[in-house]
Amino acid sequence: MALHALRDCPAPAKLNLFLHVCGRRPDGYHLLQTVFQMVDHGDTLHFAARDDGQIRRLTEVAGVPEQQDLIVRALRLLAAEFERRHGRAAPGIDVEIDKILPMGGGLGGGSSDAATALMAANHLWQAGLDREELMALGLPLGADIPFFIFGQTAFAEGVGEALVPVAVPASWYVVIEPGISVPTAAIFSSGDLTRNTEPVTIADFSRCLVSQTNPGGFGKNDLQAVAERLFPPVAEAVKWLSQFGKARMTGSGACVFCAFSTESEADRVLSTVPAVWTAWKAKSLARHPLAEVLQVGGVLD
Ligand SMILES: C[C@@](CO)(OP(=O)(O)O)[C@H](O)COP(=O)(O)OP(=O)(O)OC[C@H]1O[C@@H](n2ccc(N)nc2=O)[C@H](O)[C@@H]1O
Ligand SMILES: Nc1ncnc2c1ncn2[C@@H]1O[C@H](COP(=O)(O)OP(=O)(O)O)[C@@H](O)[C@H]1O
Repeated sequence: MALHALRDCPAPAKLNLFLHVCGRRPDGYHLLQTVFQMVDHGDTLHFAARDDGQIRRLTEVAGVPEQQDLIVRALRLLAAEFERRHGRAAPGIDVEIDKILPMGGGLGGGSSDAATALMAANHLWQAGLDREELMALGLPLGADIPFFIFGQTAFAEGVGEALVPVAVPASWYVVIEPGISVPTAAIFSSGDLTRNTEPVTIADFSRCLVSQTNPGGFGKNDLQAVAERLFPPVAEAVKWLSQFGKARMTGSGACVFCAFSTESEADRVLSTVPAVWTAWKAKSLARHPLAEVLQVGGVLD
């Protein structure tokens, strides 16, 4: 029998272990190389099917009107695809969200919420899209959405949509939220941004992991210098966390992270973070945790 509701669906944060800007597409979008790593810290979504075709977000999210929420926009795209395939309107859905990821944090919160919503609704509605089809549906809304649907640690190219699985040792991360929101567009449009980092290979990345224990130690984040200049709290967080290892910004910022090989090391550093910042620790996730909730392993394959 078809499920009516799915509660406690995780929408994990991502870290960009490195992020290189290697060029630009004719439409102005930047060509990237990055490794996406999910961690066990994120938002939680709850879904209940409706029978009137409406897509509703029941939770208020400060600064994000319901109709602009990436969750709602993604579900509208899925509903249209459902109608095209099945010749009838999609059933509709209620969504609640426990939001803990900061916006404009470089943790991919909005994209992760949208990806979880697409996977959950595809399941609840029995829409029948496979993983690649869901990834393609989400891409126009956010370049990080395909990664979350891909669902495993990945080396990414293009704008982040060309994904290959990559093995990264399990690690603990300390993440600092500098308390500001960085608009991605402001970083990519900066005249100071370098856009010509030489392309690397997965082998370059993997070789580096063998020679050092820190998965955040390879390459650099090309967006970081610009973000540090425009948003000084980012620079302060990087400087402070750098006492303990190779600290780096994730995505277009603002959050900053450092990898540790044991939980106790991460705990020790976390306990000394100045109270002005929100900080947390998280463990790497090799697979998207929603697979367990859907109890499938195979629903999207
Ligand atoms: C930088 C990354 C790295 O994972 O993540 P975040 O830090 O935002 O989470 C992503 O590439 C974020 O991609 P996406 O989520 O699509 O970015 P958006 O906020 O929609 O982009 C805002 C604007 O930034 C510019 N932009 C974005 C991505 C890209 N590869 N090149 C660009 O030039 C475009 O002008 C775009 O209109
Ligand atoms: N469900 C959502 N959660 C977070 N942000 C959302 C959501 N829907 C739309 N947004 C918009 O997307 C912007 C980027 O948010 P987010 O993805 O959390 O940050 P980042 O891209 O830095 O990782 C927010 O400032 C907000 O305006």
